Amino acid sequence: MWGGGARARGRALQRSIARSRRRLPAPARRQSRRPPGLSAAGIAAARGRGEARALPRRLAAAVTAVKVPPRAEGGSAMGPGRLLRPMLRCCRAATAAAPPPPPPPRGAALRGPLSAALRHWAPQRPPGRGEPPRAGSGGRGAGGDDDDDDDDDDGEEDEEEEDEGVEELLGPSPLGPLPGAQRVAVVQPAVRWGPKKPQLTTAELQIAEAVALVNTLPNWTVLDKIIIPTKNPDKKFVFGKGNFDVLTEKIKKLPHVTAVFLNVERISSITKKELEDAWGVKVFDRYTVVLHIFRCNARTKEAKLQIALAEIPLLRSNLKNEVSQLDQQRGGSRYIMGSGETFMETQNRLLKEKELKIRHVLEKLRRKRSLLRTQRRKREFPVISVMGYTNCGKTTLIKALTGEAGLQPRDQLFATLDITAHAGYLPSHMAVIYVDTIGFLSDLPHNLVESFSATLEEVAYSDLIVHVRDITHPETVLQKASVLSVLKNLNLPSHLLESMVEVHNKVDLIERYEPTEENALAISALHGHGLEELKEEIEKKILKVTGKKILTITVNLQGPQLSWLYKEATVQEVEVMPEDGTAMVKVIISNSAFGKYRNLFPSSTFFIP
Ligand SMILES: Nc1nc2c(ncn2[C@@H]2O[C@H](COP(=O)(O)OP(=O)(O)OP(=O)(O)O)[C@@H](O)[C@H]2O)c(=O)[nH]1
Ligand SMILES: [Mg+2]
Repeated sequence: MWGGGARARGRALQRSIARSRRRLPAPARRQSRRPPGLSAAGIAAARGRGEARALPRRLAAAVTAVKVPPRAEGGSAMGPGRLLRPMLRCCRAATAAAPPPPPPPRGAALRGPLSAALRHWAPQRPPGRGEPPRAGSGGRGAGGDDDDDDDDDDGEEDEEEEDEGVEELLGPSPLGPLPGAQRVAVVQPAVRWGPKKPQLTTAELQIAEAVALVNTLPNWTVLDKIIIPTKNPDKKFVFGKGNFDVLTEKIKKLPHVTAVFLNVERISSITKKELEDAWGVKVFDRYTVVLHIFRCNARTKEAKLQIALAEIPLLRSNLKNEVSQLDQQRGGSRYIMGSGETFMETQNRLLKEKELKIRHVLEKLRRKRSLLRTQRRKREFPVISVMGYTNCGKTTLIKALTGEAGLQPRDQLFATLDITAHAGYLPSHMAVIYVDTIGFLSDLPHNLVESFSATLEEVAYSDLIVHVRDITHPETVLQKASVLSVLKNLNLPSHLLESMVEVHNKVDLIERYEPTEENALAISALHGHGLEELKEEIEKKILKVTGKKILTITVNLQGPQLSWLYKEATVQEVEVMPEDGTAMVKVIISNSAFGKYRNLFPSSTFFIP
């Protein structure tokens, strides 16, 4: 509150501030002392909800691509989750199987730079779905970026056309139609000695993960778990003759088993066929099981296309098998009449064409992202990628950091298969974008990871990586090594790897947990422990990597300094000193802008709060 005697002068100063702001172009004016784009009631509601502050319109624009949680609280006042038209569009993919979420209030859709900045993460509409009425279409936000919306409309038409082709590219799973139920025996090769012995895990832990993978699949159940020793699991039949016979006998004694999951990275199609003949049931390796999970969980066009690409090698193997069978029956390598091609050649050509088409569509999506990324860069919202082993708590953490009530963490491997973006605030009220990513898994074949590289590429453009670890997991050290090795292979800029924040999650399950790693932060995303420290650490790093600082500058309200700051920096707070006609202005400012400011206004004082 202002001092009594200075009330009239204070009003004059307020008018002076208003004049400074009016002189500015519209985007600069939006950076007001309260989160712009919000009504006073909105702010009150946001404060009431703690983290779930209402988003400034610019931030809202960047979050447009946020995947809306299936049951977003349409009626809640705050949070990016409920608001976004494009977001609601992608939400439909996620909610296809569930009852539709309540529509957001008219006019609630976020617009402007934040929604635009987030748009390139928007999971695309899955092919074949109709276009439901647009939520929030009646509510063009004041000062909204209408141009962006027009672009979006054009994009939608393009997408519409593309979708038809994409449906064709996806095709049926090379694993065959999803069996209604599979009763699985999980077989784990155990290397107990020699150079192939795993250092950071045991066969028991490996088989536990394999069981978790099977349990992720609907209608698949584990009937039996078998650990069989081997010296070298890379051998053709994985096991030596004696152990192979023992295993075959065991499997044959399990009449209810319909499939064997042999927990090795990959087996060749010939080996698979021979194993299936020997055991009389279907045989899956890690690659096929993970692909199967991906197929079941993928929601967006891009995720589905990436899976279709990863399936091509499987289709090739299947083809080889088919041809060798045909050769035995009626000659699969004979020429097809009039075509000049054998059956094998025709099928291979079709596969090659399919692969090229998928790569072409993925490349188009990649270019679109790149364009949107450039737009986002201009808007300067720092981006934080949240990465880690599958099921470590990435989505839970983002939910806790952003207050997005509708995000749905699940105790399931590969629950998240689409990169999505979510807006949040750091302690200085700096708006940032958190990116939720696909979890990692050890021993995944390189080309499966490669298929997702277009999506993972996004991480390379973030300002900071937060590496989440499930510190309660018995293989947590191995998981860390797997994540770091994949990150290394992604050829990320070295500063991203060096500045990475390591977070030890789920500490609520361990009494008095203390991280042994230097600089690691202990948190419980589920219970909200340690999140303030984490946000402070993120802010410190973000300021460092983006070359920005938070300063409080004293400005003369009669001069142009305040206008200048509104234009060139992010003004966070303005505290007017009516007695002397000045204001304390808290800003986030880049080093170069601050240098300019000091040259222009050398007498201005400042301090770091
Ligand atoms: N006890 C406890 N459980 C947690 C914590 N954080 C996450 N979880 C649980 O861990 C499970 C996985 O959480 P998610 O947030 O879905 O994990 P994720 O890393 O996003 O998983 P994917 O998307 O499948 O890779 C859920 O059951 C969460 O409730 C925590 O701090 N403490
Ligand atoms: Mg997740």
